[in-house]
Amino acid sequence: MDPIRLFDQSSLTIQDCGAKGRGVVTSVPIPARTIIDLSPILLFPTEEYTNHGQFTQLDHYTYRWLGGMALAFGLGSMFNHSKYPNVGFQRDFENKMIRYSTLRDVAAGEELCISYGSNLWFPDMEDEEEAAREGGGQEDSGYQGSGFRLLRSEFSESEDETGDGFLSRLQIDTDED
Ligand SMILES: C[S@@+](CC[C@H](N)C(=O)[O-])C[C@H]1O[C@@H](n2cnc3c(N)ncnc32)[C@H](O)[C@@H]1O
Repeated sequence: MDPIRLFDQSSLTIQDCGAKGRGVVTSVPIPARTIIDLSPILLFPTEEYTNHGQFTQLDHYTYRWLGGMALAFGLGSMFNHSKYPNVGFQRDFENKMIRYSTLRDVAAGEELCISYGSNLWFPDMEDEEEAAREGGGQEDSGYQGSGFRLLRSEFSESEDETGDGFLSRLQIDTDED
């Protein structure tokens, strides 16, 4: 593996984001399509994840990966979910890394969020905030507690940027599901 240069993240902070827990917030504006993090991953083979990992805290932090589930070290585990994400990610299976980059211009003070996909295992605070803004109050979200979460962070073009041939590998993996 060739050496991979990392990034200066001195403008990014980990902050308390209320009910979402900790999150990543930028203290400076970031232009669209800027790489903000490269997170190395630790792969849990499918069997190990199915028999053990899914019953632990890890289940809140893992990404689907070729051959199992991956824990992202560094900021990759700190991005909260938004259905309007300002950060996209690409899995680099060869180098066991995830690359995160901005999907649009981001203003100073904004939280950096990715999309976990549509099968969330927690009540989305964004929905609750939207409901509160509309004055409707919060209704029962129908949250059923924990469940098997292999569907989270699904491979999809909408989550991942295009441009370097990476998607072809994602499609191969999707076909295996
Ligand atoms: C990968 S962790 C993100 C970092 C986490 N906030 C922390 O403090 O460690 C995923 C967890 O963050 C929380 N979370 C992320 N996005 C959220 C959202 N939009 N609404 C509510 N909780 C969220 C959920 O508890 C979820 O299981």
